[in-house]
Amino acid sequence: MDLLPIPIEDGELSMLAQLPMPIGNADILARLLAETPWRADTVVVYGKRYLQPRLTAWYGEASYTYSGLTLHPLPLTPLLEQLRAAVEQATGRRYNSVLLNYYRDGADSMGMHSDDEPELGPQPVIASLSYGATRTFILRHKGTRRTVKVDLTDGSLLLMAGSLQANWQHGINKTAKLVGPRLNLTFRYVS
Ligand SMILES: O=C(O)CCC(=O)C(=O)O
Ligand SMILES: [Fe+2]
Repeated sequence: MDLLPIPIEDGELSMLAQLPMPIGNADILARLLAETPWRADTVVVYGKRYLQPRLTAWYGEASYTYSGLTLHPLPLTPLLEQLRAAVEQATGRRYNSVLLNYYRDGADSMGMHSDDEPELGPQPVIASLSYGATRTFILRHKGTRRTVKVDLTDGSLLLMAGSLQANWQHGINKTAKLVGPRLNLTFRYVS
């Protein structure tokens, strides 16, 4: 049940195939989908407003600003507290916030970005937990443009650390394949 390192230059990446939890993956997915007050947010990119191609929710203690959007946090629910404890146990790190992303189908996506906001610190530690449909996580090196792909399967935990955010971007492309709903939770420490 140890995190397995994924060899990558200029950053740290590791993965656990299944986060240990006393509740099954399908139940966790169903509860999170039902309990979360999902938002369809607009973001401002180069002065233009766009509807995000996914639904989101932000939980934790601190508000968070990205792409011209300030997210005011909701208090963690008992299930999110349970997931946070399991993720802290598996990774040996602490988190005070979690961003939920709901990809309704293959048309939902996340553009290439780095999670490098100053409030995440110089070497952000981000633990990314996935439930539901498998989607491909793409990393692209900012210098060489080399890409690395990681399939994020149901119940998996991916840990990004060290200089990964400084040197790589990551995202989730749309897919023409028929895929069901996917939920991703990124646990962060915001100060
Ligand atoms: O859905 C994913 O796996 C990626 C989420 C992500 O990159 C983020 O929330 O910053
Ligand atoms: Fe990210």
